[in-house]
Amino acid sequence: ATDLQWWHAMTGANNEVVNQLAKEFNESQSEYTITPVFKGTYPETLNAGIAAFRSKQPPAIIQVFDAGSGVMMGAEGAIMPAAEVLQKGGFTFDKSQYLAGIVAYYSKPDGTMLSFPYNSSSPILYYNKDLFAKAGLDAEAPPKTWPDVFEAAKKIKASGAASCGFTSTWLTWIQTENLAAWNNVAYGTNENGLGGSDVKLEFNAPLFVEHFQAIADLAKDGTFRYGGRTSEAKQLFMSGECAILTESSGGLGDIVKSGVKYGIGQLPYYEGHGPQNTIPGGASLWVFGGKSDAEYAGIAQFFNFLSQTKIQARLHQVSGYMPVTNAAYEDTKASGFYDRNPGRETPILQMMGKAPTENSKGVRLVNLPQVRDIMNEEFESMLAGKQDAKAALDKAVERGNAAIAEAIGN
Ligand SMILES: O=P(O)(O)OC[C@H](O)CO
Repeated sequence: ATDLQWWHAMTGANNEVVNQLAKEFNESQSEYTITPVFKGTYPETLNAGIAAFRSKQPPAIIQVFDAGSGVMMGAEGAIMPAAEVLQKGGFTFDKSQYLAGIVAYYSKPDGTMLSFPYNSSSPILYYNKDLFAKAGLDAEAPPKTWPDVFEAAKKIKASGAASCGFTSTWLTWIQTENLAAWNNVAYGTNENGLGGSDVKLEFNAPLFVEHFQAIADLAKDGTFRYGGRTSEAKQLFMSGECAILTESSGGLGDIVKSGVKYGIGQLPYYEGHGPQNTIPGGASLWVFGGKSDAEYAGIAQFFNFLSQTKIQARLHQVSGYMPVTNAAYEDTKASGFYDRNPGRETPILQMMGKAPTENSKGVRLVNLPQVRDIMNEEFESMLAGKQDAKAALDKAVERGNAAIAEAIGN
């Protein structure tokens, strides 16, 4: 059989899903073998893919996070568009079958689908019902706005219910990129990069400063606890140390397994600004160029396997990632899943509830992973008490703008 390596960044429950899907595909036919290979965090996986491409040893399929989409799109010639891969395998890619917001995010302006949507997510709020009850908060009413979250976090800490009220994974993706979209404020010029690569960052506007100063203030006595740059903070919620977590809907599988009595709320917003719509996160599957026809035929078959309604519906229901096809969404609805599992439709409703504005279509930069690193450095220095939110955001914007100008050759 032709061996097809699938490099990915999935851990825990999501890693089990990857292995299970590869196993089922391999058992369903005998011409191709999909071999999943874990390559570390999302940024590490992308770097491994770039290095492998440079040394002419790229895998067949690589999972690239949202932030890496602009990097991959810029690598003309290095990749084979997903729509073309499917065609090579004798399948037609029918855009209308996929959730609109997701297809748009992974397509070129002319509509060519570049990568195959595998795990799309939306950030949501998880809260620990037992700790809410202990703190005298209503365990059936998750906080709705950011000021509500900060108040609840203070009560949790002050009551001794938990040592930490609130934590968040991805300060970049959730607290900046999605904060902008969900509250309908600009992250940068040029539709946050969807209208063109020449972007001036604008995430040092007053709403961002207010938001990050509130977080920095709560961090002083540990009411907010920082976990790390990617998904690390999920652990602080699963261990019961922190009572509120904002995290990807795709974090659900591990949270279910942790046994914490959790509830789900929508992503908090600021009164007078949001809620608008969230932007898809997670990752998609990219195919490298220069492979043989047999390899492309196998990848096409695997993508076709993944598109089946029953697979998509299961992936969504087990992992918390969004169903990427309309049929999987409709089937899940019709099965009564959302009535039995409150909160599980939240990520989809957040993304699809309103038509996007120029502030909320997404964020696309040719070097978004690098800009996120810069932001993380400034946030970490802020959380360590070395600078206030205004200084952190001003510096991140200035350094980020310089990095973008260099990357696009200005
Ligand atoms: O945890 P995920 O897979 O939903 O990804 C979150 C972010 O979109 C990564 O940039």
